[in-house]
Amino acid sequence: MKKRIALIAHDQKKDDMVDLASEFADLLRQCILVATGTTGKRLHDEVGLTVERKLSGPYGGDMQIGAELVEGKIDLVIFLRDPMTPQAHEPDINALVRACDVHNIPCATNVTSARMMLTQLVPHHHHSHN
Ligand SMILES: O=C(CO)COP(=O)(O)O
Repeated sequence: MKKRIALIAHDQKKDDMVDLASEFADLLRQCILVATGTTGKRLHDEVGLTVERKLSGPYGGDMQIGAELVEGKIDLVIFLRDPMTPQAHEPDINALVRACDVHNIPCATNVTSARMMLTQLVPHHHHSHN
């Protein structure tokens, strides 16, 4: 089964997310990707990844991803939060991270932990049919 990965980054962390996704592009292309609106657009436009885009975070994108997660549809969350800037939708942000803890889904909130988790991800096996 392909791994389903959620990619989310606050504005101050979007450049880091693009760099991270570029670094792991070969791996991410083998996964099913979902992202919040603006993050997803940048991953598509700048990295060329196929991404299912939800709403932007402040408009409910975190909650849309949280809803999929609690239904068992997300295997890994990479959520590059900005720890320095207050966010209008902070309750949604906390709810998504909490949902990861409730359901024991790995959640990387910074680039170093994201790298470690992506490196550990067992890639999708391509079976040959000869
Ligand atoms: O706000 C976000 C996560 O809380 C991210 O939303 P965008 O990717 O639309 O900027």
